[in-house]
Amino acid sequence: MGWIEHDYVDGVALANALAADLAQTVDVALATRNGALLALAGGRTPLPAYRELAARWRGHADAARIVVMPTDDRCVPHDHPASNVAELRAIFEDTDVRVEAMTTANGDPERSERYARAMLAEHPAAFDAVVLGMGMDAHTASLFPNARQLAAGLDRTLLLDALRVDPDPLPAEAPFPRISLTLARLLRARALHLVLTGDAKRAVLARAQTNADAVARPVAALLHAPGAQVHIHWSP
Ligand SMILES: O=C1O[C@H](COP(=O)(O)O)[C@@H](O)[C@H](O)[C@H]1O
Repeated sequence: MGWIEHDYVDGVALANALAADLAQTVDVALATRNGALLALAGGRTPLPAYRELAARWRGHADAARIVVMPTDDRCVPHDHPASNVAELRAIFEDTDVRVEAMTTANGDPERSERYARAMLAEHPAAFDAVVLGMGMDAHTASLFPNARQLAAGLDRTLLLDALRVDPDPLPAEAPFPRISLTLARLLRARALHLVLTGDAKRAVLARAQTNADAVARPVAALLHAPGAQVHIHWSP
């Protein structure tokens, strides 16, 4: 099976466990390599874990060797409330962690796509860890079902690290074009975590676990990728 399930009694337990796991991953990376590279999902679900990490790394001299970036972002200016990189920068602002953006400061989609690819070329190493979320439509990162760019985002032969995605329809809560890491880049990771809460998302995930159709449910592409092992963290 391409996944290991971790169930928690509540969101606090989930955040504690995920933060501890990521902290250990980073400690190993700092001890054995030049630095640590993490891709972190936007959305609400994983934020408490990120806050725990930020508290751990505040005042930590080695934090300057940690690079964090969003798995995907909305093409909005960086001072917009829907900006994933703005959220990450706010969380890590009192640390020396470097937070890279997937978008330009004004959020222009075309420029952001070029910017993300250039930024990723500066960070060619495998991610030490990738944390992903999932929407009710089974999108993960910003690989949305129905998006005209989905096939390219899932095509591991294209050697693309990131691309613009136009969700169709645009989700009501964040109606913007996106920049997303591709499946190929997401899978180039030492550890993959998928974080979700609630019974409704669990039911969506269960369908992706039993049916590998990634066009209908993009998260299935991760779960069924040959050789991949996804840590699924769930709480009610
Ligand atoms: O739009 C997005 O949504 C998903 C899920 O977010 P959540 O608030 O339901 O946890 C997220 O993983 C993705 O990074 C984000 O851009």
